[in-house]
Parts: sequence; structure tokens; C-alpha cells
Amino acid sequence: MPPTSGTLDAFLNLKKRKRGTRADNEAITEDEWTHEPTDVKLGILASLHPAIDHDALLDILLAHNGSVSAASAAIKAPQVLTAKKQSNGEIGHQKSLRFFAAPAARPDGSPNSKKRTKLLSKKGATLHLFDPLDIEEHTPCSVIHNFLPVELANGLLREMLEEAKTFEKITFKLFDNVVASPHTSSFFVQNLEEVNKQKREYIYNGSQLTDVRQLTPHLAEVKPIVQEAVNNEMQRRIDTCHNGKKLKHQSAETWAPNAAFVNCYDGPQQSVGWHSDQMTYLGPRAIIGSLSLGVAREFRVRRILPKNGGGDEDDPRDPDAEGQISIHLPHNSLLVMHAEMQEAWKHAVTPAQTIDPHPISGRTRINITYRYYRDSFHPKFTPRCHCGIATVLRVVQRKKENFGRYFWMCHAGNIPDKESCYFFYWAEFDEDGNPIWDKEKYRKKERDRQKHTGPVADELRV
Ligand SMILES: O=C(O)CCC(=O)C(=O)O
Ligand SMILES: [Fe+2]
Repeated sequence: MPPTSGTLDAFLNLKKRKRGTRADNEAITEDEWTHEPTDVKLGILASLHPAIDHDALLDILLAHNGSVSAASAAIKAPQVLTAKKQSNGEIGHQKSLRFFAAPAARPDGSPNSKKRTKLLSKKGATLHLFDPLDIEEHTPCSVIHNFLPVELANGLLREMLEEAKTFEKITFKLFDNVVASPHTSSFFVQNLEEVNKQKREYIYNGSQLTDVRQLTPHLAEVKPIVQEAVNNEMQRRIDTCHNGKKLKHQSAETWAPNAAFVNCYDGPQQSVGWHSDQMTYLGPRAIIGSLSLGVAREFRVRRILPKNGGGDEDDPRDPDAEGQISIHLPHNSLLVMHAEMQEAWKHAVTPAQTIDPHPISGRTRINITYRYYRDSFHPKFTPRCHCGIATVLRVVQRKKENFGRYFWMCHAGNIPDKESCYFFYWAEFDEDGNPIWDKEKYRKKERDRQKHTGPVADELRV
């Protein structure tokens, strides 16, 4: 999610100031910002370059000695080019794929099972995809348009618009500050018992959720339809892309969603920054069924390019390093994020300059991600850190060394006023992604950790 300032208010005030005085892309003078703290500078940079990772923005800012204008100029320079908006600001039209594609291996790097093409979406270019065949060929996603019967889709949209009136922005800690996501959301589970369990037993970004709701009638009605479609899509992907063999650590179970995370984007500027979805409770190789309703928006994906520390390759922090792919998601489309996605790709909903209003929702887009919380990933089974909190499951994405390896780590770095205890434990899974707990190794790790008082362990620097 994009960074904002030290306090949200400060950030919003700065944004107002900025909006009131200049257009978003207009040059900024350094004098104004020199004495602002880093997080405020980051907020300014984020508002000028909303498509760039907050980690990358911080790195770029630091590389330019904290100068907002120098960092912004560097981002605009061709070598750190960001998402390209079409000059007219409208959602792009399909470019000829022949221009971008040539025969080669599959985009996720796994062996070919049928003749495929390699995307030539280059640094600095965004490839806009509308056609489900292109989407499944060039990304780890598949899309079904006109997914639900019209009345059901419209009914669900109306129901979610009503619910969204009381959605809130998620707050989280970023660089020692509490900031808010640039859209609103809420979390829905099967029944009251699950609501209470979610509130008491699960931790997100270091804290418990306060807004957890029961699936509404339409959310519940649509769930089995999504379940069936996602399982079919999963199998089809395994057959067509992986020679009939699921990925290592991909669950062999039926995908059976038991939660829905609902996002509301009210207007073209609301967005979600580059991220991979949390796998802590879903397990490795998670699959997510994502339903889009209302205004069509762009869902962008990009492959993560890990770095080996050499610095002689393309900058992996650059969101455009291998080009972004924009998947256009109209009302009533189901996007399946397949097992290849969360570990090795990031996704975002970038701000739009203009949108075509939807007859029911006006400028608003609703997105529902159905998720399968697996029993074996309940926090009562996963490692606890020194802070006494169940740990978060992550995967090495930034370094070539250990790329794709999973680990459990302390959440507390995300909690305001709390320091991380730097707990770190390599995660092990069986072929189907079930956790393997080597109790002896875990106890030894515990003893070692308790002795550990020094700086962050090297293995933490992922
Ligand atoms: O709105 C979308 O399409 C994506 C939302 C998302 O990435 C998320 O909820 O994690
Ligand atoms: Fe996501």
C-alpha cells in the first residue's frame, strides 16, 4: 500500500496543500519540503508516483539524500520509469499481442506443455490485456467475464454498496507511523462463531480485526458458484500449463473458500498499492477467487525480479523492471489468482485518471476476494515469537539467494509502539503445503533465539 505521512492528517493536509497549488505532475521545489520528516516526504512522493512500491520510494528517496525533487526527477527519468498512463487518461485499448510476444517459455518460467509465447512487455511498457486467453497465457491469473447471472451480480453489487457505507480504511504501521489504506474494506466469514474466532484468534499486521461481519445472503449464495469455477480453473491450469501436475506445496484439497475480503474503491483515485497477499492463514501457493463489480478498473500485475546483490542487472525495485501487465476487470468478472501468483508476483489496483460510471454503482468499484483459511494454518498451530504473538508467514522475494523460501517472523514490527523481537524461523512444508514441525529443531531455535540479543540476524535481511 502506498505510504502516507507521519500522521494521516498531516499527509492529507499536505495533499490538500499540494492539490490546491499545483497539478499532480507539476515540478515541485525542494525548499518547501526540506524540513519535513522522511515519512512526509514519502507521502508526497507517493502521491506523485502512486504506482511505485513504498519500499522502492524509500530507497529512491534515500539514494537522493532525502531530496523529494531529486527522487521525483529520478523516478521520471527513463531508467526508473513508472506505470504509463495513456495520455488521454482512459483505460487503454488492446495492443496487438504480436508486437509484444514471440515464441518462448511460459511466463512463470516452468516448462512448456504446449506452444506458448513469451511476453515481451519491457521495462517501461505496460501491456493492457482484455482477452481471457491473453490473460491466462501471460499472467498467473485467469478471468471469466459475465461470471454470474446478471440479476445475481447486480444484487450482490447493491448489497455490497450498502455494506460499504460502513467500511473503513485499514490502518497499518509504515516506517514507524500509522497510516491508512487508500480505499475501504471489510472482512466477512461464515457465521457468528467464526466472526468471534476471527476477532479473537487471528492477527493481521500485528493487530486483531475489529470489523468482521457475517457473509451476507448474496455473498453466501455466490460462494459455491465461485468455489466451483475456481476449482475448475485450477484444474484446467494444472492440465494446460503444468502437464497435469500441481505445483510443489500447492494444496491437493478442494479449494473451499470460508472467508471473503471485500474492498470498496470509491472514485478513480482510490487504489491499492503493490503487494502480494498474506499467506499466513492460507498457506503456500494460495489460490484466490476475486470478483469485480461496478466500475471497471485496471488490476496490474508484475513479476518480482529478485536481486543477487550485484547491482549489474535491472533494478528489481523498479515496478516496471519487466513491464507491468494491466488486466482490465469489468463488472461481473471473476479473476482467479493461481498458485504461481503470491510468491513470485505483485499486484495493485492503480489510481485511474478517468472512469466510465457504472449504471448501478456510479464511480465505485467493489471487489470481493474469496479466500480459503486452512485449518492447519490456524494461529494455534503456527510458531509464536518472543512477543507471544503467532508469527507471520512470508517468502523470500527480494534476494536471489533463498528466493522462494518460506519463513515465519515476528509481526510486532507492524504494531505501533512495539519493536519486533526479530524472531525468524525457516518454514517447511510437505508436498501439499502442510506445515512440517520439527519440534526438536523448533525448541533449539527457541533457545537460540532467547540468547539472541544482537543486531538483526542476517537471514532476516530478505
Ligand atoms: O481490488 C482488487 O482487485 C484487488 C484487491 C486486493 O489485492 C486484495 O484485497 O488483496
Ligand atoms: Fe491483494
